[in-house]
Amino acid sequence: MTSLLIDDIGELTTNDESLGEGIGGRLRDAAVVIDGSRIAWVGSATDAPAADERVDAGGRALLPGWVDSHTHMVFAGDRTAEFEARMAGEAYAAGGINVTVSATRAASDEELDGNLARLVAEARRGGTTTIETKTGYGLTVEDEVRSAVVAGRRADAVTFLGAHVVPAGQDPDAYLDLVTGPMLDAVAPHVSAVDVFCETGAFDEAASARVLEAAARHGLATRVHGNQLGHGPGAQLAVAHGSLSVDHLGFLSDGDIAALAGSWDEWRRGAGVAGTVATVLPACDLSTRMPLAPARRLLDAEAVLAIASNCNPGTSYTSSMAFCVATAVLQMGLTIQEAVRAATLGGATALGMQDDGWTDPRGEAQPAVGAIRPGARADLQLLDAPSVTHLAYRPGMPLTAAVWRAGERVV
Ligand SMILES: N=CN[C@@H](CCC(=O)O)C(=O)O
Ligand SMILES: [Zn+2]
Repeated sequence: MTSLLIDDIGELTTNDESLGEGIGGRLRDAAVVIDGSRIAWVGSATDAPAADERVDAGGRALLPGWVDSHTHMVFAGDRTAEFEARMAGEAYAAGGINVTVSATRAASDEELDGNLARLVAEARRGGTTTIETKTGYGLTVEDEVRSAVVAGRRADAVTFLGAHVVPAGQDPDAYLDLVTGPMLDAVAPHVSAVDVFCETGAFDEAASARVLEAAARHGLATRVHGNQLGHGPGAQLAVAHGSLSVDHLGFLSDGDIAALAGSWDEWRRGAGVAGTVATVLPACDLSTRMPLAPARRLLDAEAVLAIASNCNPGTSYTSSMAFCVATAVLQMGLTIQEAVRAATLGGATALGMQDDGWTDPRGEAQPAVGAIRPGARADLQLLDAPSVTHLAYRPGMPLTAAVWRAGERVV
């Protein structure tokens, strides 16, 4: 195994308060040693051990690679016309999903894989090293299985979203029986979690609960798309079912926020499992002209926050986590350190990958992602800037200078 020393790091964000200061566990004038696919050493540049190879960071900022915990990258087709209509004043509605469903069903596996490869490459160039992606544009047993298989070749985590919408022309009860029965049976071996779009125009509370219960019977983790288009039961349903995350959250009551924050009470006392991560999707809020999720209120209530891109052709056709972070700072009231943490360690927590030893779908123990500390997967991004502050101070600028994933230089 080859070791690599990255030194002369002007600002290192570790996300580990035992290694550095403040929310990001920041160190100045730091160095990192990678051994194979993992971080081997973190500390002051003056104390750094020797390694086989060396990269001089030139005083720039190094931080964990982005952990994008919510995308829908397995699809075909394009929804430019729908976007144009929205920018001319039309409201977003869940029904647009069926346009992508038709295009996805008509595409070959090779086309789906080629599109996914292009999107993953874009995300890597923007500093993303961990990607979750969902099925949900197939909505037949065959098309959901092939979506999951295509996703599993390139994504770090695959989620089954058969409960995205009821496909055009199908009976809602019969479709729910299919999703929670034969479709889930067929897709389960290829995914680590199940998601449901709990929203007017998609699945109501009772139907969503059935999806989450079916997932639990298969031993799969759950997520919920909730509170996107209006107030609704999604956030509290996710908490009640012990979901890993509930995502969107543009419309939250005080009770919803208290439930999300309260889901972490036992975990904070050192007992019980992790709670439900509140995942906000700033690019989607902007692209649908919906209210920005109340990320500030969530953090003030001590909820655990993630920021994700929600890259998909309908509501958020970007994988730029830097754009999401800048928006969270400039428009949602987060500090830069809070936003960077939510887009790295927060995403890792939403995927259950924040601690060493999480098990992948093959049952193999894996190193943590979302932090730069000894033992973690060596997922790093070097910015062409002296500080992460530049992500919001210079919004829209391509600041990603280099990216390592599992110790391998990928950008
Ligand atoms: N809200 C549900 N699903 C996607 C949108 C998918 C689409 O419109 O194609 C989302 O997360 O925004
Ligand atoms: Zn989504």
